[in-house]
Amino acid sequence: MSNAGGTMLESRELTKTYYSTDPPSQVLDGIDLTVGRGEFLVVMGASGSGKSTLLYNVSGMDRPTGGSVSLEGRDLTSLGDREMSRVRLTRMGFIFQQAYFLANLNIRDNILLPALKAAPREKAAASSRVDALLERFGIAHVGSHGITQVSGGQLQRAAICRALACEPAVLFADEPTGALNSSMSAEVMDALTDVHREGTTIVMVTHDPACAARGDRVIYLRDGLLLDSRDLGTWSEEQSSRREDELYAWLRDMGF
Ligand SMILES: Nc1ncnc2c1ncn2[C@@H]1O[C@H](COP(=O)(O)OP(=O)(O)OP(=O)(O)O)[C@@H](O)[C@H]1O
Repeated sequence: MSNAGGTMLESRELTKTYYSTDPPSQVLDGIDLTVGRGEFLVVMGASGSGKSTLLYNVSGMDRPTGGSVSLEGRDLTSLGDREMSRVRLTRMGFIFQQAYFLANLNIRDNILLPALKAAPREKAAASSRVDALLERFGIAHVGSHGITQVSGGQLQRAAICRALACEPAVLFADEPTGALNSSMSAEVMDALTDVHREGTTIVMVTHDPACAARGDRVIYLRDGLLLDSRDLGTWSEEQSSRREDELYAWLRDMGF
């Protein structure tokens, strides 16, 4: 694990049981996870193994049933809802399969909105950060477009910009390429690889081994348990196909 910069995110004995089902279903069964500062961690596993639940529970989107989660050494499980919302807004970025933008705002204003909410008095700084992000991810020319006037890949790159606009410590991505074709998916993974190279910690759930191969490390969940973990080292374009082959072989051993 690339943990030279220390620990960014940690869970201990993390459990999650949904009581809305009869009988209640235990979906996470004691997950111990350490994500290093600057690490790109990928979460894989069969459908229903608990990947999204893990992401939601380590990011404060949902409350664990038991165990602890800490971010940058701060215990998140003891925070109240308002404090937790503030941590999510200022220290975490989120990308999902769908971008969930507001239809009445253009792309740029959608990206700007959370940054203004986080620091209302720093509008000029937020605006120039957003413009730099639009440039960096190649979508400055569609900043004034409506959300239905851009491609799926552009929309996901806009979602990455929005997630980065508050300069988060960690970026959580749940199937960020799940709704994209393979060329748009590669476009989005190039953007995430770039974000990782700049030093942002990423935790990404994916079904797609080609996307997973971009990570530094892949963990594999089965029935709410962390079955195994595989270090991949730093991704490079030249080694991508060998890396994918090795990852496929490991995933087959896991029963994927
Ligand atoms: N709010 C909920 N209430 C009850 N059960 C839930 C809830 N959310 C998820 N589950 C159940 O928990 C289990 C794990 O779901 P989760 O979405 O974490 O799995 P996953 O590995 O991300 O699956 P997929 O790859 O299909 O997205 C599933 O059996 C699911 O039906």
